[in-house]
Amino acid sequence: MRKKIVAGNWKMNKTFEEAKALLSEVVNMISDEVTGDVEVVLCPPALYLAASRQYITSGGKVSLGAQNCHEKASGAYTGEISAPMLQSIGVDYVILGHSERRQYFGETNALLAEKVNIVLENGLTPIFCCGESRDLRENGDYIGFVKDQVTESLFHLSAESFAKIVIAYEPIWAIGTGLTASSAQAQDMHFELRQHIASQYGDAIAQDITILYGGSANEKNAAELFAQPDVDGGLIGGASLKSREFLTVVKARQ
Ligand SMILES: O=C(CO)COP(=O)(O)O
Repeated sequence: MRKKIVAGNWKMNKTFEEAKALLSEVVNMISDEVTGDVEVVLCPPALYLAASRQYITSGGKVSLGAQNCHEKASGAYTGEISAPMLQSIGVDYVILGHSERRQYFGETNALLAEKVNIVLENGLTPIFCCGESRDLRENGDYIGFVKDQVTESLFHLSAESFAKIVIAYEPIWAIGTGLTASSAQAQDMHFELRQHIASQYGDAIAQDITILYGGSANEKNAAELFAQPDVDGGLIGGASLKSREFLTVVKARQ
């Protein structure tokens, strides 16, 4: 059985006071109103992760995620945060390879392979992001491009390690633009990704991998996206910054 996950990527938003208010609202609403088997992953800015842990009871429906980490375990990397550090404060998931990190911080598939390794070595779960630009979607082999992202960053893993990964398909043209992929476009890519994974790791693992959709998913379109057979949940940006809207998205998946 695939895990259903709705993750909120807060990106670089919220002051500490605002973050604490949003955390406590979301955690309370989820414990009061969500009855299904969806796991919610909250990914606040790194600076707030340690304090955020106190709002989240272990073993509950809500887990904690970081938005990035460094590829090395420790050392002279001023300003950076490592996977062992995240592990030591009780983080569960780490988003890796978000298109904003690829675009603005030059993260490559090869670098992301290293980040995936260190995250797994420290017992954390990578949420590995992939997705194509608008130009590729309109003029190129966008399916091949996304498959290559997965191949180059993940296919060096053993089957046992690969089975721990969560994948998030986030078409860049849909992120923060209000332009959501249609449910058919999301389903098509998720299906292709599952086939691609099956070709490397076999059907059983491909069927078990959780694949999230991200890109302007919100309270209006979530139910239709999540109704697709290969869409296991969402990685939510803007709509995760308001508690009621985020809860509606979570409930669409429960
Ligand atoms: O990038 C995203 C989540 O990681 C999606 O962002 P939006 O939901 O704001 O489009």
